[in-house]
Order: sequence, then C-alpha cells, then structure tokens
Amino acid sequence: MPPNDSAWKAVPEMCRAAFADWDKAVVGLAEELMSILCEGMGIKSDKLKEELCLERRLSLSHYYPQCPQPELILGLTSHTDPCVLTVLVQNEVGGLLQIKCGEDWVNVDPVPGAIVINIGDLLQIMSNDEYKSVEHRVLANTEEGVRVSIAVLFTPSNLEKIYGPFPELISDEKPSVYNDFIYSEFIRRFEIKELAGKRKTDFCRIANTNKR
Ligand SMILES: O=C(O)CCC(=O)C(=O)O
Ligand SMILES: [Fe+2]
Repeated sequence: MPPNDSAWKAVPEMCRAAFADWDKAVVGLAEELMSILCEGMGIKSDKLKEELCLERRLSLSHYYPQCPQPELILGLTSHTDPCVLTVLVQNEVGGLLQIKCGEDWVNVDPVPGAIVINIGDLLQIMSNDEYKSVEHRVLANTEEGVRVSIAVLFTPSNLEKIYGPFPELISDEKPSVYNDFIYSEFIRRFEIKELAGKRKTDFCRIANTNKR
C-alpha cells in the first residue's frame, strides 16, 4: 500500500508502528534488489523504481495449521506471483514451500534469518524473458506446529500505465516476445481467473515466440 493510503487504517493500531517499520525495511530491500536486477539486464539501475514498481505493496499473511487429511489438498495451489517481485519470510516449519525446477518440485526449507525472493510475472514480461517467474506451491501441513509466512508482492502503483518489455532490451537479434498491455487489464483477467492453470505471461505473449 502506498504511504498515507487509507489502507493503513485497516492495520490494527497496536501493530501499525511495527508494520510501518517492516514495510520500510522491505521496501529498502526491494529497492536494492530491483537495482541489482536492472543492472543484470544492462539497463539503468533505477528503471524499475522509475516505473513505479516500489510503490504498491500487497501484504499476504498465511497461516497453515496441521491438516488432518494432507493427501487430499494443498496448502496453496501451484502459481506464479502476478507482480514484479515478492519478498517472503517464513517461520521454522519446513518441508512445505516448494518451487518447480523442470518437472520436479524442490523444497525451499527455512534457513534462520533468510528471506525468499520470487521473480513475478511482470518482471518476466518487462525483462523480455531474461528473468523467469517462479512456479511455487505450499503442501498441506502434516506437523503439529503451525506454518506462518508473510509475502509482500510489489506491483506497479499506476494501474492505467502501459507495461511491456523494456524498449532498451529489444533489438533485431532479440525481438519483443510480449505485446504491451494496460496493467489493470492484466489484473482483471487474473481476478476473473481467465488465466487460471496457464502461465499468466501467456496472455500477452506474441504468438510463435518460444516459451521458456
Ligand atoms: O506461504 C508461502 O510460503 C507462499 C505464499 C505465496 O506463494 C503467495 O502469497 O503468493
Ligand atoms: Fe506466491
């Protein structure tokens, strides 16, 4: 949420100050990461910041109690994050968060003090496939302890802005693999679940370009 947004009022007063401190720390980390990711693409380091990708944050808190029939369900179904970047912290209950590597699911077990960073679909598109959004899921919890995680998803703050691969990354050798789109249209399709079960990046992928 942007600073001074009325959404802050939804945060209980007793934890508003702590939440604001957490938000500040997460934004600082994301700014540094976005700058490194821009350098990795060979574009100016504040490009993602300039594109308003630090301003809108969605904070998702997850609580996974012990499940009596874990073989029947997932804690969170397989998905990629519909954002630029995700910063995620998890408690010590491991063996549940997994990422897809090829055909395999690989555990992302908690490491004390470590933070999980996911590349989101929008960064995959903006980078013209230089970076790839990560498919992940959470298994149902079989342990007595509760698993808790907090994910902060960074998305552009201007919903009516046009996004697409950065022009600096497009050349005759590396043509654009995505059409430009209005961000609110991406959200609309995501919310009506039109993109469910597909790679969300496919909605603007130019036909006949290779999927990676
Ligand atoms: O609970 C987790 O570790 C995953 C949360 C997640 O993938 C999400 O909020 O998008
Ligand atoms: Fe996620």
